[in-house]
Order: sequence, then C-alpha cells, then structure tokens
Amino acid sequence: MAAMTQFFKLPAEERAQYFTTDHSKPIKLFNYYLKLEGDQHQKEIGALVKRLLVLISQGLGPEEDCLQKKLGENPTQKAQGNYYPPCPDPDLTLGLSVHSDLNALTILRQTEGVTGLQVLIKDEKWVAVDPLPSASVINLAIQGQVIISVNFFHDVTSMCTSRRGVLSNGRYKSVHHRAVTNKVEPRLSIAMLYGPSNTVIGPIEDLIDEEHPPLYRSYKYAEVFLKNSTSKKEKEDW
Ligand SMILES: O=C(O)CCC(=O)C(=O)O
Ligand SMILES: [Fe+2]
Repeated sequence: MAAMTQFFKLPAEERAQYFTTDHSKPIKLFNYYLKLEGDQHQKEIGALVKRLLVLISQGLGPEEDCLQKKLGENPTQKAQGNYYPPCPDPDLTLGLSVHSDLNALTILRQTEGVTGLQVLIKDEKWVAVDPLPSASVINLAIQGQVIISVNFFHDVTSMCTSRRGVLSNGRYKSVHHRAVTNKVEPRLSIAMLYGPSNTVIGPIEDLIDEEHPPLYRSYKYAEVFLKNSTSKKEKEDW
C-alpha cells in the first residue's frame, strides 16, 4: 500500500511514462495494472486464492480442485491500484463507476478507516463494504455474486452476500460494485485480480445433468473479455 501511495503522489509527468494501451506490458498506466511477481506477498495471495478455490469447490460438491482445474494451467494474476483523492463535492462524481470484475476472484485491500467501496444488493440498494482491520474483501465471480471479508490469515470472518439473479445472464462476472469518494481523506485500494487465461469457461461437468442443463454456452475466456477489438456494444450483445 505504501509503494502504491508513493506512486500516485509522483508528478503526472513521471507517472506518464508508464502510460500505454499495450496490454502485453507488465507495467501499464491505463487502468493502473501492475503485475506482481515472485515476492512474499504474492505467495500469500496465491495461498489465499488456493484456499478459497478449495472451499468453494467443496461447497459446490465435486472434487476440491475442480475450480483450480477450470482456471487452467496458467491463471492470470494482476494487481490494480486505484487512488481516489479527496473530492470537494462527492455527490457530483464517483471514484469508480458501477462495474463487475471480469475475473474469477478479486482480493481487495483498502485504506483503513476510509469508506468507499459499495455493492449493489437486492432492491437496487447500495451497501458500503467498509474496510475491517487486517481484512481483505473477496469479490467472487465464480458461481454467483458474493462478497466475503476474510482476514489476511485466511479465516473467513464475515460474509455479505448479494444475489441478483445469479448467473442469470450467463456471464462470468462479479457483483456490481462501485467506489464513492469523500471530501476529506484520500483513499487507496489495491485489487488483486485472479482469473483464467484462455481456458474454456463453462459449468463444472459434475454439476450438470438432464435436470440441470447448462444455462449458457461455453466460451473461451479471452475470446469474449480480453480482446481489445471487441467493442463494448458487442460484449453487451454477446
Ligand atoms: O476502490 C475500490 O474499492 C473498488 C476497486 C475495484 O472495484 C476494482 O479495482 O475493480
Ligand atoms: Fe472492481
């Protein structure tokens, strides 16, 4: 968090050297993606991701590595830093507009003591997911739309679920969420995005039968979400 805060305090010209729309660059300033590699933190995240995937797989019923297998041999792992300076009139703008994450799961760290993240729950209500000390927010897109807070040592401490027609549109996306700003405090969040590379996304075979047919067609992840050439409109129509 400290390194990312320093980064966003750099003069704009210095940050500008990282600006690129080339998605193959390991460091890019665009949606502020930074690739994490090889440090202790990444190992902790890897262990947390594995544990979560096993727990979810167990909850679903089949083998405990079924989700890990679904994500393929080389799952992608990226970090996105979001910096929200104080805003004189927070009612006029959002820090990050409403969206769904397009990966399998997101682990989010937020500045302690500063509210910002909100999720959309039933009846179109926005609910704040405030930072808990030493906790991360886990945003899942695997089987539905669930936000879990876990502490960093992997005990699930609280769970706030929001179900808005889970997988009703057959997409591989998380709960709708957004970030609001406030007048006083700057806020930083780091989202660790963990997802498939170019594997085929579809239901786990053990969970489908004649009574429970697939609700959507299988597709290659990269085909739909990662191609820069795919327009927003085409993605929505898909
Ligand atoms: O700043 C936040 O809490 C939200 C970040 C987020 O949704 C994202 O990076 O995808
Ligand atoms: Fe997000």
